[in-house]
Amino acid sequence: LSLLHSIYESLQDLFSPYTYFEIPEFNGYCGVDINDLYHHVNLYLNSIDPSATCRRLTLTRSKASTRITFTVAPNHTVHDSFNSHRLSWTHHVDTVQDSLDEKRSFSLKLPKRFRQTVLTSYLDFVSARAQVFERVSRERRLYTNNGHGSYESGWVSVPFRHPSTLDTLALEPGLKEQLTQDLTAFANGKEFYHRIGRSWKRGYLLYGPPGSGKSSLIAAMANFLCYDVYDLELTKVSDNSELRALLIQTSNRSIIVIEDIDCSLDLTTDRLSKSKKSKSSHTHSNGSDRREETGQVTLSGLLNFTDGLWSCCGEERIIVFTTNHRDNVDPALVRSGRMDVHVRLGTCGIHAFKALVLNYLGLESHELFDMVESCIRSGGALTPAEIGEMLLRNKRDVDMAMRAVVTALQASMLRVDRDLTDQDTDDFVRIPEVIDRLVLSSPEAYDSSPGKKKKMKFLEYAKSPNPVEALKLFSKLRGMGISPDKFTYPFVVKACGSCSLIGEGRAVHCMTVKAGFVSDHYVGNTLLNMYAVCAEIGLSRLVFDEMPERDVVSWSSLIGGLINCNREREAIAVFRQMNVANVKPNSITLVSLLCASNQLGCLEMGKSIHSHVIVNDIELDVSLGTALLDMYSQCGEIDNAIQVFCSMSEKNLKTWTVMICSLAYHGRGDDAISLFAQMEKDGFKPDSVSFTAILSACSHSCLVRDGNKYFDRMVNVYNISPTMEHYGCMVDLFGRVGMVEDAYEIIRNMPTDPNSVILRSFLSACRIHGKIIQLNKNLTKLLLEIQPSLGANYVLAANVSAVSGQWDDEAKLRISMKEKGLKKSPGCSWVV
Ligand SMILES: Nc1ncnc2c1ncn2[C@@H]1O[C@H](COP(=O)(O)OP(=O)(O)OP(=O)(O)O)[C@@H](O)[C@H]1O
Repeated sequence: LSLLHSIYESLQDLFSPYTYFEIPEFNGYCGVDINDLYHHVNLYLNSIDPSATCRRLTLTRSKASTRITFTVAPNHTVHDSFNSHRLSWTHHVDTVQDSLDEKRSFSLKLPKRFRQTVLTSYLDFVSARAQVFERVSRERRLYTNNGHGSYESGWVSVPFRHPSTLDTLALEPGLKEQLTQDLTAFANGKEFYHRIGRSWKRGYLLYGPPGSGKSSLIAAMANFLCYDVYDLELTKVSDNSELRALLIQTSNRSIIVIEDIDCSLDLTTDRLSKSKKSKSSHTHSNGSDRREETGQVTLSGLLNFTDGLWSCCGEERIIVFTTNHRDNVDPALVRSGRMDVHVRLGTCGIHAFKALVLNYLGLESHELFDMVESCIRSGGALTPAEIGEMLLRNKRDVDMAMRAVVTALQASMLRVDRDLTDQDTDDFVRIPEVIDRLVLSSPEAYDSSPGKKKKMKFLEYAKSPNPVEALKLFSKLRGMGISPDKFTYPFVVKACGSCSLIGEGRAVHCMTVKAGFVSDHYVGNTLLNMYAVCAEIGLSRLVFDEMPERDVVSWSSLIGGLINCNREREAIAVFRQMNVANVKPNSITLVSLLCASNQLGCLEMGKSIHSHVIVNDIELDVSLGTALLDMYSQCGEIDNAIQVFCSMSEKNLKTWTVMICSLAYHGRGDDAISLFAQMEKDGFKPDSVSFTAILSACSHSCLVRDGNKYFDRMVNVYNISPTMEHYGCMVDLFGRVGMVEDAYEIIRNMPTDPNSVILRSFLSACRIHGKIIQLNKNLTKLLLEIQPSLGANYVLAANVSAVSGQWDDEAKLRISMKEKGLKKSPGCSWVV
C-alpha cells in the first residue's frame, strides 16, 4: 500500500505544475533538534496576519501577556506572494501512532518553474522578517537579582511594560537625535564589532539630579531597541563570583542597569583618599584586597563584569550606570572605553519644557512661553519631574499650570542666586520668624551702612522689567544682616506681585506685620495690590478691611482686583461704598469701572461714568480718554467714541490704535485709513497691534489694494514680522472678496501651521464662493485635529466636502460628528 502511495505521489509530482517543500518542527529522525526554519515560518505567518487568507486559525495568549498569537489550524492553508509569485503554506499536524505526541510541519507550495529563482531568496526573506517580528513582538521582561546569583537563576522577572519612549521623553532635540543615532548604530553594529575585534556591548553613564529622567531614559532606550532590562542591585550581590554568575545568566539584547553607582557600593572616589589613609597608617593590604578577602564585590570585580574577559559572554548588551553626582564615581569606572557615552540629564531647557507642555497639556504655544524662556535663561532650574508634576496637578487649567511653572522657576532663580541651601531658602521664603534675628536699623545706620549702595541698586531693580532681580538683592541684603525698612517693603511686595510669587509675598507680608509696618498705608496699599494682581482677592479684601486708613489708592486697588477676578458687581458695590466714605475716585478708579462696564456690556453704566467725569470736571488724561472711547466703541456708539477721541488733548499710540480698531469694526475702512495716515503724520510709529487694526479695517471693508499695501509696509518699512493675527486679517480679506487662491497663498507662506480661526475663515470662503482649489495640505483635516470638539468645524468641513462633490467624505464627517455627540450651536443675534 505504501509503495502504491509513493508511486501515486511521484506521478502527481511529475504532472503537477507546483513543487512542495516539507519543513518539519524537528530535525532528524529522533526529533530532538529544533528546526529553526519551522519556528521562523510560524513567526512569519504571524507577522503577515494570515486571518485575511486563512479560514481557520488557532488563537493563543500566554499568561500575563497582552498579545494574541495565532497559528494556522491543522491542515489549513495560508496564501502569500513574493516578488509577484503566488505561494502557499499548509500546516500539517499528525498524531504519532501509540503516542500522545504530535508531528507538526509546514509545507510550502510554489510554482515549479520558479523554484530555482524564488526558493532561497523567499526563505531568507521569511527568516529575516521572522527575526524582526520576534524582536518587536516578544514579551520583554524586567529582571532583578534575588540575592541567589550563584544558583541556576539569580534573576526574578516581571513583564516589562514601561510606557516611556524616546518620543514621549522631553529632551533637548540635539541630545535626542544623538541618542537615537547612537542606539541605532549599536543595534545594527554586529558586523562592525566583530570586524574590529570588540565585544558587542556599549556602556552608558547617565548622570543628573533626582527627577532628571535617568530611569525614564533607560526605559525609553529599552523600548526603542526592544531589549530586556536587568536591574542589578549590587548591594544584594555577595561577591565577585556571584556577580559573574549573574552576568552569564543575562540574555542577549538586554540593558543591564546599575543605578546610583556611587551609593551602591564603596567604590566611589573616596577610595583614593581611603587608600592613602590606609597607607599612612602603615596598613599593607589595601581596601579592595580586604574586601575581596572578606568576600565582597570589589571594583576590579565590577570592571571585570563590565569590561573584562567575562563581559564578552553574550552579545548586544548595553550596561548603564546612573548617578546623581558624576564626580563621586570612581574615575576607573567611567574612563573612556568603559563608559562609551556620558549623558548629562539636568534641569529642563526650553525645548524640553515645550515638549513636556505638549505631552501633558496638548499646548503648542502659550503667552507665558517667553516668560519661561527668560526665567530659564536667567538661571531658573526645574527638573522634568518637577515640571511634569505641576502640569499634571493643574491639567484642567492650562493657564494655572503655566503660572505655577513660572512661579516655581522664579523661586528657583532666587535660590540659585543666593547660593544657599534649601533650608536657608525655606527660612527666607517661608518662615518669617527669621526676621527676629535681624536688627532693625535706624535711618542714620541705613545711610552710613555698607549696604547703602546695595539698597539704592535694589530700588533700581525694583523698577526694572525683571523685578525678580530686586527680590534676589533683597534676599542678599538680608543675608548681610541689613534689615528692610518701610520704604523697602513696598518694593519687595510689588516685585512679588509682578512675579506672581504669592508664597514669598505672604512671607514678606508676615515680616511687615512683625516689623510693625503693616499699618503704614503705603505698605498696606502695596500688599492689597499684590494680592489683587495675584488673583488672591480674598486676601486683598482682608488687607483692605484691616487698614486703619484708606485712601483713593486703596479703594482703586480693591476695585481693580475685583474686576480682574470677574467680580464686576462687587466692584461696583465697593465703588458705592467709596462714594459714601467720601473718597473721590481718580482716573485709575474710573478706568477700572469702565472696564467693568465693558465686561458687563452695560452702556448705561459707561455713560454715567462719562457724566461723572464731565460733572466733576475730571481731567480726561490719556488712559481715561482711551478707556472711554474703547467703551463707546465696544458698545457700538462710534460717534460718541469719535467725539471723545477729538476732545482728548493728549493721545498715545494706544489711543490711535483703539480708534482705528473701532472704525474698522464699524465698517469705516476709509476713515480708518485716513486716521492711520494722520497718526503717522503726528509722529507715532505704528506697532504690530496698530497694523492688526488697519489690516482688519481693510478686511472688513474689502480693501484689497490697501490691505496688500499695509502688509507690505509693515514687513518692509517697519520691519515687523507678521503674526497669526496679521495673516488672519489677510486670509479674511482675500476670502471675503472670493480671492481664494490668494488666501491660500498666504496660508502656504506662513512659517507655522495656521490656527483654527484662519482655517475656518479660509474654508468658509471656499464654501461661500463655491471654489475648491488644489491644496498641498488637507486643511479640513488640520482644522479637525486642532479643534476636534467643536461641532461647527465638522459642519463646515462637511459643507466644503459637499461643495467639492466628495459626498462620501461629507457623509463620513456627519456620521463622525453624530458619533461624537457634537452639535453646532445655532447662530443668533441680540437686539438690545
Ligand atoms: N525628560 C523627561 N520627559 C518626560 N518626563 C520626565 C522626564 N524626566 C523625568 N520625567 C518624569 O519625572 C518622573 C521621575 O523621573 P525619573 O525617575 O526617570 O528620574 P530619575 O532621574 O531617574 O530620578 P532618581 O534619580 O530619583 O531615580 C517620572 O515620572 C518621569 O515621567
